[in-house]
Amino acid sequence: MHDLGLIGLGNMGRALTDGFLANGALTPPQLAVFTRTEEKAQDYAATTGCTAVASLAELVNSSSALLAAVKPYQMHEALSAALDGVTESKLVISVAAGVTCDTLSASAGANHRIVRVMPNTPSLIGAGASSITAGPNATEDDLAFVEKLFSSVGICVTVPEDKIHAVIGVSGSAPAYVYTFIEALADGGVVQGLSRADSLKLAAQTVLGAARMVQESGDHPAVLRDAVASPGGTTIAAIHSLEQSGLRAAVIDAAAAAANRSREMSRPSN
Ligand SMILES: NC(=O)C1=CN([C@@H]2O[C@H](COP(=O)(O)OP(=O)(O)OC[C@H]3O[C@@H](n4cnc5c(N)ncnc54)[C@H](OP(=O)(O)O)[C@@H]3O)[C@@H](O)[C@H]2O)C=CC1
Ligand SMILES: O=C(O)[C@@H]1CCC=N1
Repeated sequence: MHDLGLIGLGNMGRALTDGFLANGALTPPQLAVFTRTEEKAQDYAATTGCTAVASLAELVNSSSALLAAVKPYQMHEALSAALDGVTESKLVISVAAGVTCDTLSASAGANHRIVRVMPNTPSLIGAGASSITAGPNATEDDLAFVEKLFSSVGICVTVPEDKIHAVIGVSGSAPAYVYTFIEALADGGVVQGLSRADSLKLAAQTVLGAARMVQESGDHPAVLRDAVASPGGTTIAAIHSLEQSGLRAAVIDAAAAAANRSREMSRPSN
């Protein structure tokens, strides 16, 4: 019996299972994978040493817990097909945005145990940020298992279900905003005459370094910012420009846009 059966070997599913294997939360024999395109699962199994299975039924029969990482609109079809007629209670972990615990339970069947996780793709390199939410029938052991998996690929917080929208705004979707910021910062260096390669290297390392300063110093970001901004110097000129362009409001609005889209996706008609 495998400890985890992955449904959906896409961007998020693969980032997670790669991370679980690389960080030792699972060994290859503990993991089985099933995805719509069979060759993808076979290639993944050949690379990692895990087991590729050819059907959802085989995955369910050979796994004590399932990690469902298909698109939100594919979730009902995948879970109902996987668990139709399965009487033994299975742990079902979903990472889908906008698919509620009640909807997951209705698709999977009321006897199964539901946990929702909102991860992000840096899990692939052990630098993920995830939230965990207990759904119907989830036990303390289930939550401990999920916490063990996801804390192996980054940090975890536990939130009630109505806070998952906010988590999507702040971390689930947010790597994409940060990539956009890094790209723009590198563009700024290119405008000022740096090579693209040097500028991207400096921009990415600066974002990484600043994030680590926030985490490791425990100081408020404003305190760290003041330590960079000399009176009458270059940094305060740049901060003035960012504030005039509305960077702070733009970022708050971006998190709200993601959270609101998640709320919209969670409504029954979507
Ligand atoms: N991408 C991200 O940053 C994040 C995504 N999420 C959530 O993760 C989920 C997956 O997103 P993402 O990885 O980006 O999407 P992808 O489209 O990259 O991956 C979805 C995968 O599911 C497979 N699939 C679809 N239907 C089925 C089925 N019935 N049975 C088995 N496999 C199936 C696809 O098949 P095939 O193998 O043929 O391509 C594909 O590999 C979403 O619900 C999303 O909300 C959550 C947080 C962050
Ligand atoms: O864009 C999306 O809908 C998914 C959910 C969070 C990140 N990616």
